Amino acid sequence: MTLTLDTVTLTYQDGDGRLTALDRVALDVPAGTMAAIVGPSGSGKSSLLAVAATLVTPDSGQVLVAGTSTGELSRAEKSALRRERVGIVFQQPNLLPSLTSAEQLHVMAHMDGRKPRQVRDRAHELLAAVGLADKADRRPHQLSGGQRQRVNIARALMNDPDVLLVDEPTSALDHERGAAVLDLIVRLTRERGTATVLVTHDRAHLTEADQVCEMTDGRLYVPAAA
Ligand SMILES: Nc1ncnc2c1ncn2[C@@H]1O[C@H](COP(=O)(O)OP(=O)(O)OP(=O)(O)O)[C@@H](O)[C@H]1O
Repeated sequence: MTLTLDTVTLTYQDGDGRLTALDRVALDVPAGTMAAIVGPSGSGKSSLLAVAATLVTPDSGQVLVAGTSTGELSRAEKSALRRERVGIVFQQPNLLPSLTSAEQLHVMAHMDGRKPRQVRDRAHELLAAVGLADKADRRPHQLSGGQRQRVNIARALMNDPDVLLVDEPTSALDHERGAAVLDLIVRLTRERGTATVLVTHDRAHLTEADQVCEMTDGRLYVPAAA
């Protein structure tokens, strides 16, 4: 199992009391598979991603990323684990306006001290994998919304993560482009062997997910294995 959440509970302060955002959540996502998390606004989906990304520490329970139990790690160790093992795709691409598609990817890896040639080759390979080989020199305003989201996905894969966390990737896209982006995420999951968690409001296009889990009031309902 490449991503495991074991009985994870997360609460936030809420006035004088506490609000339970995640209530004993359990989830196993094997390498090369995708779990889709669906549920209404406020049900805890973003909290689940934040905990899986080790950005937020749960009150109790365990998060294992690529076999590493994250509970005992220091801040610096968690941040290294995130950089090396976790790719995150946020709802809005957040691309830097002045950089080309290729440069958006380069920035990720230069911080990691890799050789420029390796970085360029990797960026080129990933842009080709997301269907943008011919758009490497374009800046965000020269790309469509769907193309920007593809750059965002390629960027999240730059460090060859074991775990890919994707938050509402289609919310700014029309039906057809949204379906194409989801197909792409599924294909990359299979090809690159990531354990992928996809959060969405929208049940459309989920036929390819290996598990479709329902989130309600902080509880996650995982279908029994087939
Ligand atoms: N930092 C925070 N402090 C206090 N309460 C929070 C915080 N973040 C989220 N919450 C609350 O926790 C609950 C779960 O929120 P979360 O954002 O995880 O849900 P969600 O399913 O992702 O919603 P959406 O689809 O609207 O993004 C909600 O009641 C929310 O108001």
